[in-house]
Amino acid sequence: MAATRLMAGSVPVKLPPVTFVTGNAKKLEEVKVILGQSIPFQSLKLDLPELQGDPEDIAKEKARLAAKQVKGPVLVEDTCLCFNALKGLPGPYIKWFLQKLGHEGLNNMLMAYEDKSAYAMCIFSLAIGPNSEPITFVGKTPGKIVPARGPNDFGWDPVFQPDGYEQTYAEMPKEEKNKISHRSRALALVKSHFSEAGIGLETDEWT
Ligand SMILES: O=c1nc[nH]c2c1ncn2[C@H]1C[C@H](O)[C@@H](COP(=O)(O)OP(=O)(O)OP(=O)(O)O)O1
Ligand SMILES: [Mg+2]
Repeated sequence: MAATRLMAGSVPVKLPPVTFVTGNAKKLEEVKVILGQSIPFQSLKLDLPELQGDPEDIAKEKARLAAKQVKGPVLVEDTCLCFNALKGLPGPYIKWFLQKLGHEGLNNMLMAYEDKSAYAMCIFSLAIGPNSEPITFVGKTPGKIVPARGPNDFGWDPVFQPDGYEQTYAEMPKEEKNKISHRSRALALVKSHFSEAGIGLETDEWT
């Protein structure tokens, strides 16, 4: 199996590849493109249960559950869409709001408010094994909620227009979304973590 070489202090440490666990094929597509060859990883399609609560705790708990199943280093992510007028809601519950209300319903939720601003947030959580404390990497992109425009390929992309752009995420070429997205911003932090010589990685977790 291919292994990543990271440095813990001055001792090189061999890591098994990280498993990115998600039930969402579109997320996986983006993560593959954004990470490229920077971090060797494999993926596992699994719909993990999600606790309620603070987005960071949800991501960490997802990582703990994934690490238990995989029995090795895992990366998971939880995505939030936060409406400022609603003090950050739907946040981590956006999946269910989108499923029940659709794009129009998401717009209607903000009808009573002048403030249509929102932010997309991705929280990646890395657990190096079932018994280690997961760490998190947060990426945010500010924007606003607009009536749906563009192809309906991925979640709420058609109703999110990032600040400084005339296009919604859905209307943008993929490369453009990946340059500025909540996901690529969080992954930039994941990449630096890996390149910073394996800081925080405890090797006896999986050996
Ligand atoms: O860049 C994105 N652009 C548009 N929509 C997005 C994006 N990223 C996630 N989404 C959707 C998927 C799901 O409806 C909700 C997040 O919920 P979330 O639990 O994180 O995703 P999920 O359950 O589909 O996959 P997972 O198995 O990784 O938990 O927002
Ligand atoms: Mg989920």
